Amino acid sequence: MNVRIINQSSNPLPAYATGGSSGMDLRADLSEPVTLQSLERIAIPTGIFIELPHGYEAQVRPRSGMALKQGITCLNTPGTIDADYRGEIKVILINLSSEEQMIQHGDRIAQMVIQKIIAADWIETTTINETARGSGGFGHTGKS
Ligand SMILES: O=c1ccn([C@H]2C[C@H](O)[C@@H](COP(=O)(O)OP(=O)(O)OP(=O)(O)O)O2)c(=O)[nH]1
Ligand SMILES: [Mg+2]
Repeated sequence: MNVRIINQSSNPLPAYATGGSSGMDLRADLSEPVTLQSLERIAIPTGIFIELPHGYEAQVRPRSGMALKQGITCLNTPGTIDADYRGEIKVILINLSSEEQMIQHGDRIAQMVIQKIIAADWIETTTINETARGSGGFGHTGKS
């Protein structure tokens, strides 16, 4: 699927690292490095603007390497990029480690997955069908 993109950063376009990759890594577009204190959160610009076709979304997800090595993750994971959003894609990071962490220009800070969206049309009613689970949830299964 072709997707129009503007890249205002000096970074390369997001790209699939391998033929089977689900996501394309997003890189930080920074004029100077950013230091994240423990538990600090920040929106990091990417310099990327996209024009998704109607019926699609982009999800901004954390990278497992960053999570494991630096304790940094996306706070609002998965971040939702709406098909009609025309602003800059930003990545909301939080430092969950106990030490400060540095983000530099060009660092791969998240990955973006494009997905199809199914829009629901509500049929408002007063009853919905019964199931074996019913209203059980939140650890309900396996209890006697
Ligand atoms: O990680 C993210 C999440 C969102 N966005 C942009 C694209 C998205 O289309 C828009 C709105 O995101 P969302 O719906 O999650 O935020 P909201 O708090 O509901 O804001 P709004 O009222 O603008 O929808 O912000 C990002 O750039 N990065
Ligand atoms: Mg919203």
